[in-house]
Amino acid sequence: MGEEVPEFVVHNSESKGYETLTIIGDKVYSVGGSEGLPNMSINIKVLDKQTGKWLEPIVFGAKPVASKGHSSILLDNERVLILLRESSTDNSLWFLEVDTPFVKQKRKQLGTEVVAWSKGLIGYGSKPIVISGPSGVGKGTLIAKLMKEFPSTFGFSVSHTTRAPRDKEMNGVHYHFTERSKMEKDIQDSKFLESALVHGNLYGTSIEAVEAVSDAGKRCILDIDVQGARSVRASPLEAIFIFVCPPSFEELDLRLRARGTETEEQIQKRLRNARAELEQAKSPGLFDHMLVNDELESCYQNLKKILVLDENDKAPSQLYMKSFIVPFSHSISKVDQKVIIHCGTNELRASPSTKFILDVSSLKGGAPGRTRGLTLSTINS
Ligand SMILES: Nc1nc2c(ncn2[C@@H]2O[C@H](COP(=O)(O)OP(=O)(O)O)[C@@H](O)[C@H]2O)c(=O)[nH]1
Ligand SMILES: Nc1ncnc2c1ncn2[C@@H]1O[C@H](COP(=O)(O)OP(=O)(O)O)[C@@H](O)[C@H]1O
Repeated sequence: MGEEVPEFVVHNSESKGYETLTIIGDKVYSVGGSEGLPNMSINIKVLDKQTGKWLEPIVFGAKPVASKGHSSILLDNERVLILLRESSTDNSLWFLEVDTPFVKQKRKQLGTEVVAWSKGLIGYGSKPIVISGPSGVGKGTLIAKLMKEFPSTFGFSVSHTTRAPRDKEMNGVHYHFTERSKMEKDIQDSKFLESALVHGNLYGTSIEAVEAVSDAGKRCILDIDVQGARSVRASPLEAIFIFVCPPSFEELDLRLRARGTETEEQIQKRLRNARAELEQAKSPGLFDHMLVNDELESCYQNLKKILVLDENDKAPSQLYMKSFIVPFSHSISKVDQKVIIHCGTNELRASPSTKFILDVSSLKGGAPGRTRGLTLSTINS
């Protein structure tokens, strides 16, 4: 048999706010917002029952925009499902992670109370793609082709770097060009999914960069080095890892020179590093696919085969259409791995009531990034 999980909704009349409280072990998680204030974010507080003290946790992940209230239900001691009332379809289902592996890792790193938001996605979506390979092998060229052919499917994770911009590179499009001290501080503050020193400069993928792509309903492409790929492998972001190899070192040398974006010294450094990168890429279990970029068009076709892309991927994403709006009046309960959303419990009493069943048995991903794998069905009674 399933279990009913305790849940409380508390209205705070003074501030026109609302708050739900969820008890997990020795802690009480308060999720609160205020009505009518646009773009108000939702606040989290944690009560330590043993000390009786309220703590303000460090909150990771893109936060939901407060709507007309919410309800919440504890799923599995790791996360709380938050349903935002009458919010837009892509803003209605959220997970507040309180003890997932990501939260545990951050809590240990920072030595303080940590929670993380992750937006819920109906269906599986598609895994992010990590593309690595030596400088000049053609990663950027392949990614540009993919984004041009499938503009509504793919989104690029814009990394931060301390290297200087090249002639045609635009800040915020190709990279976020940044000061070293600022980037080091942000890494310290755990704003990065991964970061690495590459060819003498600092590069990194911010959690925000990855979330911006998934929030646009697109499949994220990360162009990162082998160290970065290793860190992402160890993170909760489930991705497909592809390493692009040159047909030969001579050809790599030619391409780097032909690109004409580096000084001789930088070219030499990149070629030296290429040998080490090719060696590291052989680490068992790191890359799922090795692609040789000899003739560009045939390499591109092979990349598309790996990603199982066809004509349907050219159509706009259907992800959001499958989501739904949580009505203002509803109540929720949980039986086994199914969350039942009973709608029309107040003013719609006269009309037939609808129940939505949200199956949470096969969740994937999570902070940093979306939680995929929710399935939704409807019962009219
Ligand atoms: N770890 C990590 N590597 C990155 C990131 N962004 C770019 N890189 C890698 O840094 C290296 C240098 O990139 P870049 O300066 O653009 O030169 P290019 O590879 O010659 O085009 C490449 O191997 C990129 O894949 C990042 O966010 N994290
Ligand atoms: N298959 C290929 N054959 C010949 N030149 C290529 C091929 N792929 C890419 N290039 C060229 O090689 C240079 C380096 O490619 P780029 O995409 O910038 O590499 P990366 O992003 O891996 O550093 C560019 O001038 C690009 O036009």
